[in-house]
Amino acid sequence: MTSRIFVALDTPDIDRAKAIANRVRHHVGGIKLGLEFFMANGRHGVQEMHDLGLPIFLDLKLHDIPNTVGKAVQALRGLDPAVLTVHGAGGRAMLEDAKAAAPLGTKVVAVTMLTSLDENDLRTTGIEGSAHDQVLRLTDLAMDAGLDGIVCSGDEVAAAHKHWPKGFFVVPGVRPANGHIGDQKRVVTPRAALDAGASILVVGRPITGADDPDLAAREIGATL
Ligand SMILES: O=C(O)c1cc(=O)[nH]c(=O)n1[C@@H]1O[C@H](COP(=O)(O)O)[C@@H](O)[C@H]1O
Repeated sequence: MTSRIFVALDTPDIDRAKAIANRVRHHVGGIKLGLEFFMANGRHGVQEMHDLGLPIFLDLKLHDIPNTVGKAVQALRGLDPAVLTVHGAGGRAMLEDAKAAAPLGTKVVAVTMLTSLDENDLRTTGIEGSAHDQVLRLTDLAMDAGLDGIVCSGDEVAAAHKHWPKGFFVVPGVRPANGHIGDQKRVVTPRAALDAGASILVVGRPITGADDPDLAAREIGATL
């Protein structure tokens, strides 16, 4: 069975991104390219990574007015990533326009509440209430807007999945037991995230920061 791990290649250095992708390619289901990579290498960089033959998750977390996001998604045409992120907080019209502009084969998923935030952070942005409520609110919005799924932490994925049984659930911020947590706040183990209903897992530094990324990917894969 194909691995459900997408490795986050968070680096501006395309040679390093390719080297890690080639080392871990038999132990991951795809690669995630985010802002750091895209700012440095643009669509040509994404195309070069595409040529490695692994599914691509393009994590741009788009968040702007509907017209701008729709046009930005249109401008990505030709890259046809397997997964593309937008921010759920951009609102229903923005989500609808993003989905309408995306290629049919691209899963457009809404980031609900970043895994680097906790409820105190939420309050400082003017949102009272629990992480659970915020994630479910944005899950409903994404579902109503016709998206394919959401991004949330492993803490909320079971409830979100129950709400939206046919949704596609991306869980980042996962850490092997005793793994270094860094800037993440809502963290679970890869196994717990899958048990709770994650469709795919995003794993960055536990693999890319390891002395032996291939071994790290294999070890995480063995826990799933
Ligand atoms: O959309 C994402 O992938 C994402 C959403 C989120 O809420 N939290 C989150 O960490 N991510 C991404 O997932 C990856 C996590 O990386 P590590 O913390 O190094 O495993 C990074 O590339 C983040 O940009």
